[in-house]
Amino acid sequence: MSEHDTPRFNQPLGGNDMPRFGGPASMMRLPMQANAKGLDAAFVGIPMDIGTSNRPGTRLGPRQIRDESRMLRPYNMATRAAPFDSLQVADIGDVPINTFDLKKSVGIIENYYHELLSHDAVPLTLGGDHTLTWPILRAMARKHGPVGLIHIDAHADINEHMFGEEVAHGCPFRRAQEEGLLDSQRVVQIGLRGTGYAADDFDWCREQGFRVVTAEQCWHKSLEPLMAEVREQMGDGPVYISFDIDGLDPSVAPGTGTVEAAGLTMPQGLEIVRGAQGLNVVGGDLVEVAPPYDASGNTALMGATLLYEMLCVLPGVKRR
Ligand SMILES: N=C(N)NCCS(=O)(=O)O
Ligand SMILES: [Mn+2]
Ligand SMILES: [Mn+2]
Repeated sequence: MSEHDTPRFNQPLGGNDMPRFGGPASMMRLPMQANAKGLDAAFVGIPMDIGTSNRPGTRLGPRQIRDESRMLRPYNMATRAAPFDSLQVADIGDVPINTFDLKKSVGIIENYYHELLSHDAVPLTLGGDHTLTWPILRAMARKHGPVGLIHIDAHADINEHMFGEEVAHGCPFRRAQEEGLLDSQRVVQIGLRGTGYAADDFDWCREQGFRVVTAEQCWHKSLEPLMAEVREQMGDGPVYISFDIDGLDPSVAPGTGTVEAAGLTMPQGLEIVRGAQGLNVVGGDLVEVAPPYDASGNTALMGATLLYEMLCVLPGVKRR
């Protein structure tokens, strides 16, 4: 009997054991449990779009990412990562935000992740609009101290205010930096582009010590050399990955609320996440999938794929 016949860890329900279009609608059709007890990694949904500034819909993101994730098989054929031979992983459901109150939702999310992290599980979050990263980073910093950040996005999300409000999906990294949640010499933002509120929007990031890599700097290139530099920059310290699906080009990921032309390719998205292998990754999120504009489901499938790739680079994942 091979070790594959006697799994020690939770396994996704296989596509030859139950048709892919049946079975549980959990992330990768993994077992679900009520909290992160006993887990090495936990998929969590945050069904929220009340922080969005343009077209809404990300409240439906977690469900659609879970649904499209049924296409994912356990073994990574490119990197040979075998996450389900290595870690105990489950889907722990959704954070019960207050959909009528964004500010209260921020507190609900922070408390939820504080409890989650008490189990020493690594959270991989299915968003949800980008507001959610701020309270997650609050919980992360409580546990780990200021974290390094690999942020993929069309937008810097460092707005001081939106409509006079401090809480919005365009503000999470401004708030995180103000609160000392980030190790600002270990922050890289990749894929920024488009039009700004002011000509110097991205300079605020640079003034903080963040490394800004615009989409134009990525066009037509492999991002493997960039990621070698990022690994050097991140060192051994804790690293959080926040992937806004609108960092990808809208031809690949049209199902999102604040679309910007000429973004990253999906191979570049994979190079970025795979390039985090070997780092002390303490959590990640995939945000801004808005199913109403995702007629084929491909945006959600790309999101599910990137979350799977984050799982594959967590510390302790074996390669076969
Ligand atoms: N999609 C995200 N996260 N941000 C958009 C920021 S803004 O364009 O509304 O300023
Ligand atoms: Mn964005
Ligand atoms: Mn964003």
